[in-house]
Amino acid sequence: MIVIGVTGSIGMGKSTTARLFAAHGAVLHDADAVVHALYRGEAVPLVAARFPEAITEEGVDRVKLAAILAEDPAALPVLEAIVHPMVQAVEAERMAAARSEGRAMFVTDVPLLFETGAENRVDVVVVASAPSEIQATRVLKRPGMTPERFAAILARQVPDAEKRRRAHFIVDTGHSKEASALIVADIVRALAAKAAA
Ligand SMILES: CC(C)(COP(=O)(O)OP(=O)(O)OC[C@H]1O[C@@H](n2cnc3c(N)ncnc32)[C@H](O)[C@@H]1O)[C@@H](O)C(=O)NCCC(=O)NCCS
Ligand SMILES: Nc1ncnc2c1ncn2[C@@H]1O[C@H](COP(=O)(O)OP(=O)(O)OP(=O)(O)O)[C@@H](O)[C@H]1O
Repeated sequence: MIVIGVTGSIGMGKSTTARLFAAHGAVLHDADAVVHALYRGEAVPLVAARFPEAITEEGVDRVKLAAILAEDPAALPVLEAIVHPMVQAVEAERMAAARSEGRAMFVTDVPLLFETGAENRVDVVVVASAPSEIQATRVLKRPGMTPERFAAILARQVPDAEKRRRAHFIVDTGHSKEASALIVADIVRALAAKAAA
């Protein structure tokens, strides 16, 4: 089984790109979706122990948590130390299950692939990327996003140019989904040919 890590900076189209691989039969692991689920379940007691103000009846409230982190950036590594090992454990379980089912491709969509060392757990790194103006237009359309928040998020992420340098493959998402789908189809073909060789 080939393990493909898809990453990219905020708004660069990594979820869209990862879904394009899933359309070719890859098992899809979405780290961000796992965080959403953990915040309604398993992670609640651990987050509550450090950030009690971020908890509501539904679990961890992301808006409240984001407000705490905006006030106190030193809290982010504390949160990451709780969340990242849990996300990695889920990824490892799913990867083992996919292997035992004899699946050919596993795609893990990890926003912080380079930042968290996930690069070492994958066979191939795919970076979703688009021109920065397109990225900014996409991100600033989101409810609650401000230029300041966008800049703060970018400052915490490995820059796009470095991501592109460290990628095995780049998927340009700056045109259309159809154009990106053709690039993904080429990557899948190249990986299949390499696996068969
Ligand atoms: C701070 C939180 C509550 C904000 O939630 P919210 O729904 O408002 O934003 P969202 O999660 O969509 O993130 C917005 C952007 O910030 C980026 N981002 C999220 N966490 C981090 C981080 N730890 N470091 C750098 N960038 C991050 C995301 O990749 C995304 O591009 C949430 O991002 C969080 O709990 N982060 C810590 C867990 C984590 O590291 N998740 C990343 C994937 S494993
Ligand atoms: N290949 C593409 N062509 C055109 N638009 C795209 C493409 N990929 C993504 N988009 C658009 O860009 C936006 C962000 O895409 P997506 O959610 O996949 O990005 P992301 O990198 O996973 O985002 P984030 O890290 O911020 O959660 C969406 O509005 C999506 O429709």
